[in-house]
Order: sequence, then structure tokens, then C-alpha cells
Amino acid sequence: MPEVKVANLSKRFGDNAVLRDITFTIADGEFFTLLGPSGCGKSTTLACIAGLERPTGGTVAVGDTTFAGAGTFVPPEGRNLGMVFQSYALWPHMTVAQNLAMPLKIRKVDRREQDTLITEALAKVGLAEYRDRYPHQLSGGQQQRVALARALVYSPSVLLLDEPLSNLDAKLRDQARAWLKRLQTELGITTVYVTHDQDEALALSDRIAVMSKGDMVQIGTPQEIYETPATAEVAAFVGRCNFLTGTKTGPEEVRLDCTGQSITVPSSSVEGAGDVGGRVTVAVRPERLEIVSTGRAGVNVLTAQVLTSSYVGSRHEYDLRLGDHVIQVESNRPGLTGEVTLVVEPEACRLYPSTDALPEDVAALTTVSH
Ligand SMILES: Nc1ncnc2c1ncn2[C@@H]1O[C@H](COP(=O)(O)OP(=O)(O)OP(=O)(O)O)[C@@H](O)[C@H]1O
Repeated sequence: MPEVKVANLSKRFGDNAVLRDITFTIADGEFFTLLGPSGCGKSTTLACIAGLERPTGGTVAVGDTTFAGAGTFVPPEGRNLGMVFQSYALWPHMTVAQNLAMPLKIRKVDRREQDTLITEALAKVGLAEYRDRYPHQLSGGQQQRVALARALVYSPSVLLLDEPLSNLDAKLRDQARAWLKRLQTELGITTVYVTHDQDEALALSDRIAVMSKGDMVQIGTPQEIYETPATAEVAAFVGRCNFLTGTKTGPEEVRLDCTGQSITVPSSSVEGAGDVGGRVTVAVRPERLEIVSTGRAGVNVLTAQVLTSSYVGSRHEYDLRLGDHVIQVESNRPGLTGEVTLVVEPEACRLYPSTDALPEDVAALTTVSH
């Protein structure tokens, strides 16, 4: 299977620049996810790879073939890419087998060969027995598998999936996610996946590309994206995160605005957050904060008040008041109320320049009125 190379891709709709200088290379067999909030340009990027949109600038190449750029534009039907979109768009008046036959007819595959390919594709998605059913006789999950089989039936070089699971209910979606991952691994097909669901991106991907307002913000493995987000915005978007503003008072010390207390932080920080005297945002994940027995001494011991608690099966989630801030903490300790002692391991903290914009809803969540 070939590599997918997108270089300096830009796209404008009239005056609106929706993609700016997007560059990434997807390796053979990789599961690569474009992740970001609604409107950031994920689907447009995928559409430029598919040939459904013509880029304003930059290049798109698969293997040694340039599909777009330098005066070239190959239409979608010339690209041999498999596509599945949010609405599976099966033809309702055709059986499963007839749905799968359509792309083969368009490619003028002979009838006997068609039959073999349809049987193979349905076996891949576990629906060999369903070839004569109509779409309305299938569950949502099964319809989505048929859509996938229809995209695989002509052996595409790359699979492009745009929110293919978003029409499924939560439980079915979890099952479909696991199934899709197994299938992709078995087939070893290079896959570009679009989602705004961070859990889905973390669970499925070999690498994730996080986009924001038409820019590529970070590309990395799920672990890199979650544990070392490049910006506070990525930290806020991928997983839950607390943000505390303060002033850097030493190479490894920040005085927090919310309590006036100083905490020890790692000496390494995101570029622009390193200068002593500068304003910073400290980001820390809820599961990296620890509620301990009162009276504990040591580094980064803070006092907070329990505002609310909720039991979510595998753990308890607490909203705590820390000075004039609300922070979220995950804990195994049930039934905590009143004052609690909190430990913030220095290594759990990540520092960003405080000018790093946070989404408004996150900023609003972290402040409490007195
Ligand atoms: N055909 C079009 N004409 C004009 N503007 C468009 C067109 N298609 C997309 N846009 C705009 O481009 C921007 C990016 O859209 P895109 O669909 O790529 O975002 P997205 O990240 O996939 O969002 P979502 O998750 O909501 O699908 C949006 O502001 C959108 O309104």
C-alpha cells in the first residue's frame, strides 16, 4: 500500500481560508486520524485527498502519483480510493450485493469476477449471509459495515472515512470501533479517518493530527497527543484538563493566581512559557491530581473544598474549589466532603504561555463566582 503525502495544502472558499499550509505524510498501513472541533477543516482536508474538492494550493500525492498540485488534478474516479461518509448512503432499493456491485460496474469489472469480489468483501466485514437483504432489513451497524464493504470491494489503495460511526448509538459505536480497528489491522490498509470524537481518535489511531481553525496544530501518537499536548488548546480538546494561571517565580516554580501559593513545576515547558517573571498557564489532567489524607506534608500540597462529586463506575469525579477556581479531580476515594488535601506531582504539570488561547467554554468552566 502506498504512502499518502499532503504538502502545504491550502483551501479557500471565496474569502474564507479554511485550510492553511497543511502538511503530513501517512505511512503504508497507518491508521491516521484528523481530529478537531467542528469547522476546523478536517472534512475539507479529506475531500482534497479524495478529489471532491480542488485545493487552492499545495499538493496531494498517493505513492508516486500526484493527484493534485503543480497543474494536475485527478478526479475522484481516477484515484482508486475507498470512501465512507457519515451517512452510509446505501441505495435503499438495491440488495446488499447490488449495492456492492455498483462500484464494480462503474469500473467495468466482468460479472463473474464481480461475484467473487462481492463475496470476499462481505466476508471481510462478517456479512456473508446478508447479500440478498435490503438496507432496511439491516441494523444501523450492519448498514455501516455494508458501506465499508462497498468501499473495500474494488481494493482501494487507501481508505478515507469521514465520521463513519457517528450515526450509531453509544454502545454500538464502541463495538463498531473495536471491529473497525481489527479489520484495518488485518487488511493493513492505509486509512485516513476524520472525527471530532477524541476518545475515538485515541482508541483507533496510530497517529493523530489535531487541527484548529484551518491550521495543523500537532501530529503525534495518541500517547504523545494526550501526555504532551503542543498547546493548551490541544490539552483542552483531547481529554479533560485543568488550567491554572500564574507567574513563573523561579526556574521550577509558579505562583498560582487562584491561591497565591507557589508550586514546583518541571523545568522543561512549552516554548514561550520558560521565562522567570512571565505569565504562564499550568495544565494538569484530573487523574494526575491526588486527594490524600489531611496532614500530609511535602511538595505541592494544596487545600481545596469539595463542591460536587459523582460516581462514574470505575472512579469518583470531584469538582473542587481551589481558591477562586474550580478544578476536576478523579479519585478512588468515595464520599469525600468539605476540605480535602490535594497533591500535584510536579511531573504532572505542563506549562504553556498564558497567552495561549483556551476555548471559551473551558475558560468559563474553570472560574467560580464567590
Ligand atoms: N463548499 C463550501 N463552501 C463554503 N464554505 C465551506 C464549504 N465546505 C466547507 N466550508 C467551510 O469550511 C470550514 C471547514 O469545514 P469542514 O467541513 O472541513 O470542517 P470540519 O472540521 O470537517 O467540521 P465538522 O466536524 O463540523 O464536519 C467551515 O467553516 C465550513 O463552513
